[in-house]
Amino acid sequence: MYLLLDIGNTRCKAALYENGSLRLVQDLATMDINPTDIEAVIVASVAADEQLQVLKQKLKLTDVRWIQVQSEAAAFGIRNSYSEPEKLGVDRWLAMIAAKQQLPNHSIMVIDAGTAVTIDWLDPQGSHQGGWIIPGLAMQQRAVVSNTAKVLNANEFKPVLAPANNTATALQSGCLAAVIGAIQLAWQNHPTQQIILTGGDSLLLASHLDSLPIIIEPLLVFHGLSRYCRL
Ligand SMILES: Nc1ncnc2c1ncn2[C@@H]1O[C@H](COP(=O)(O)OP(=O)(O)O)[C@@H](O)[C@H]1O
Ligand SMILES: CC(C)(COP(=O)(O)O)[C@@H](O)C(=O)NCCC(=O)O
Ligand SMILES: [K+]
Repeated sequence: MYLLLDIGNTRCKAALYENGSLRLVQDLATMDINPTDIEAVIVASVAADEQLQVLKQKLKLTDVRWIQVQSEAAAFGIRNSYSEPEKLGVDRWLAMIAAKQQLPNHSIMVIDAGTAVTIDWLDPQGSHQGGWIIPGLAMQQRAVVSNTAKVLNANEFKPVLAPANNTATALQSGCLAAVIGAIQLAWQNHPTQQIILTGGDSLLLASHLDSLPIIIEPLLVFHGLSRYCRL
């Protein structure tokens, strides 16, 4: 079996890939797997490089083969639009590979709502048309709180999309509106046949975007990573 790791800027997610099927690992720290059963660890990381070394030691998987996937100019039917292809976040690259496999011959907006929210456009031939990087929901709120004296947040996240009459709700609501508004504008200006949404905030965002043709796929990046097994 293969251990797949998706290391984002907020969290490290893990899944096991065996005989063509994916299983999410709930807690990597308490994962009960014999290292000799792991053929290789396939990693997608957009975090700092040092984090990978720390993780290798922590998981006691230093004797296992580690393969770090990088964004490429073209692979698995996707053509990267970046003039420096490796500069495209590998999570974005893998999400597009998986989206194309799930919806061949479709134009797709691929949205990853994590630390940052990324929107990438794919044409039906698998050519990346480019994308956007937007500060994510949690990051936006932290940015306002840390750059102002009197805007404080609340522990509970209870945004409203109506005008708010207290600081924390005004902040949460404004940031939610900013992300939803960006996705709606993306759709209005460059519509596609489908939208595939993944990332930690995908359920919350989808609940405010029911007029759009959204498929939620929590394992999208892992499906992309699984294509790199056995290579
Ligand atoms: N249990 C959780 N821990 C951290 N963030 C969470 C959790 N559940 C939802 N979130 C939301 O998901 C976002 C992180 O999503 P994720 O896809 O894991 O990000 P990344 O891949 O950038 O690490 C956070 O901005 C937060 O708003
Ligand atoms: C845009 C991102 C920060 C998103 O990362 P995440 O929110 O998943 O932690 C990541 O894909 C990244 O670091 N990209 C490199 C720059 C680029 O894609 O152009
Ligand atoms: K991510």
